[in-house]
Amino acid sequence: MASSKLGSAVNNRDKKSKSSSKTEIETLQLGVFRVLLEKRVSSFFAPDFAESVEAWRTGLNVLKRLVEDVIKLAPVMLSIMAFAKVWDSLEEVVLLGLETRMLQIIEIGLSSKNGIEGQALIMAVVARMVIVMFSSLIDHWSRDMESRAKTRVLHHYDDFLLVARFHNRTDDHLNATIPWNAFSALLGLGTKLFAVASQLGFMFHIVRSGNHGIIFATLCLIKPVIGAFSSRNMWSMRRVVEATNPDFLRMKSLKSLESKEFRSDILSGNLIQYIITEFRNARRSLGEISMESPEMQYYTKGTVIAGLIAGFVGDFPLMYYVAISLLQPSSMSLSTIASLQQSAILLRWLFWNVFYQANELRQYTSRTQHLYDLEKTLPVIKEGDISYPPEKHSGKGMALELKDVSFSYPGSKEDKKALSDVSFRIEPGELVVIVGANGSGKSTFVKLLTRLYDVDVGTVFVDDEDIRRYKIHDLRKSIATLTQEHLLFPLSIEENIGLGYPEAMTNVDLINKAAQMGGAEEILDQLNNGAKTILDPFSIQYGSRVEENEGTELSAALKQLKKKVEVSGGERQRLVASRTFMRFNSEDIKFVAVDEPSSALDPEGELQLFNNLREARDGKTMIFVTHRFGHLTKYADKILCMKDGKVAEYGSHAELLAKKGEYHKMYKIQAQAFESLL
Ligand SMILES: Nc1ncnc2c1ncn2[C@@H]1O[C@H](COP(=O)(O)OP(=O)(O)OP(=O)(O)O)[C@@H](O)[C@H]1O
Repeated sequence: MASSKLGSAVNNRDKKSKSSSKTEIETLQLGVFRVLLEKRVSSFFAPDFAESVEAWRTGLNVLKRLVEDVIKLAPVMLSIMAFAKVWDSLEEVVLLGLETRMLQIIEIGLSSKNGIEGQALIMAVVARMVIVMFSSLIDHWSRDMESRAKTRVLHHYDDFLLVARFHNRTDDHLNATIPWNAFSALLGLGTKLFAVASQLGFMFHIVRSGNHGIIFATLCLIKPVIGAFSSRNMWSMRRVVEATNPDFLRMKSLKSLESKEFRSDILSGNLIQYIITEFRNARRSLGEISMESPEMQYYTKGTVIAGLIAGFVGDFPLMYYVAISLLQPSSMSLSTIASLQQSAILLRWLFWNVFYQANELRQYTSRTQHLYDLEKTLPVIKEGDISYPPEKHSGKGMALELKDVSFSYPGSKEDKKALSDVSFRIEPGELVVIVGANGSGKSTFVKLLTRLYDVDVGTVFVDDEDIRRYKIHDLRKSIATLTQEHLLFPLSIEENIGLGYPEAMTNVDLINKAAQMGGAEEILDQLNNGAKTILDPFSIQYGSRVEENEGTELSAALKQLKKKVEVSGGERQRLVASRTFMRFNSEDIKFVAVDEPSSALDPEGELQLFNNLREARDGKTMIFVTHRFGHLTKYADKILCMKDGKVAEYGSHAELLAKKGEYHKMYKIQAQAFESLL
């Protein structure tokens, strides 16, 4: 496969363009990714300052809410966890103090006539051992607490996201671990700052004379500060990322073919070799271009000079106490130098950790803010304020009308209209069959009438009121749909049917009746667990180093685990239809929208389904989208014939046949197929 090597050089600045007086958009090619990065141009003027104060204020408010939420969930466990972390920071200083004490005892002992003070040394060793043991106990205990607290927090935010996602639009990759990570980073930062303070306290304690302590601490700080400011970080920057490398994209597409849904096509088409060869060709063309996340690439590619400077200044503390030892030998003992050496290493590590945790905290706080913002996101479909049905509504059916309606799907080209200037009316209780070629707009009708989308132009009326004025929940309660897009949920069959009318979920008789109407009775009889069977449940099952056919006890257990209950396409449609029949039990239903529910049914099953739907209709308005003429068209009050997003013809079966237009043409094609066989 031909390859165009986009971005063979990592971190290759293409161009810079000013988008406004305050921001600059930089285009970077980082490995296989193209990144548009918004960089703030630093300014001392007030607006920028005000913005950053505002950002801090928002961040602090997010953290305040996070801490309140999290602490409410597990106050005791989190207090224990916090105590353990504080102790963990303190432990290093205490141990260092004891080690310094031991060194001092040995140093004094070696230079005195009385020798080493054995008892004091043993006491220090014992104290050290007690502290180490105490720490491992606390560590063990707090790990358990942390895991339990984390589980509670994850459950809480999983719940939050579930609610938010069903009600609002979001394309952000948010998950429940983000707030937990933000909380951990906050706790981590707090304890690391505490550790820095105690480490500095220790240093001042051992270097009591002059300003050595302050100078020494400052020297320890230089390296991590340079490291923090020279490392480049785009996590907190506004950015647009796109994978642009064609070889990388082809590799990803080919790799996606390994998933379950393509498996039978690939095996039956004998395509394995082709896919593997193409994958290897793409990989070869991609060569050494990095596939690592652009954020990581940006972060890890620091400049050589910054690395050299950081290496050099890292030795400043060492140089300092060597100089002091030479210039003022009396001001430092050997044990002080050894402790300072160790303290310098610890302090540098702690400072580095503080910067790292602060960075983590900033990223996770901003993502937690996005998560909380989901509460404020407006629903895709705007809520109305009128209840449905209105009090004066007496009939069982809904009046539906489209007036001058045009509609394009979001994201499709502006001139590609799914419906274009459509007007027609359905009276309450009518059965309307919609026919037309593929892509003529039949299903789009159903979607507009059930308010899955809103029109761009014109109005949809329900009982002579704009559909957008009704409360969505009320409206949907009054509509039953059956389409071929409906799926089985990974729940029990009983629930799959019962969810048509959740209020009667426990009514076994109604569920059985619905199964019978949907033609699913026999399916239930064949299953070992009957209606309790769960089809394709969520599962985590795997064997490690166990082959399914090796004939051992483990392989038999694995085989048993992997046995799944499966249903055919037609059986799935019968179960889904049963859910709709269950829904008919609700008194509220006034409109039934059926869109090609029988593509996988055998002719007998299809006829039975049509008859049952007509029977269950009982005065409700029904629209029925179908490609098949005959079963229903002869019962239809009206037939709507669609062509290229427009209403081509509208009338009864007899009227449209007499017109000898589009409907007549489609009807003849199907009728001739049967006539030629006779
Ligand atoms: N989700 C979508 N996003 C973008 N375009 C869509 C979407 N769904 C349908 N379309 C387009 O809208 C037009 C009408 O589609 P619609 O599904 O209403 O046709 P249909 O008559 O029901 O077709 P079929 O008989 O194949 O089911 C088509 O051109 C289709 O490609």
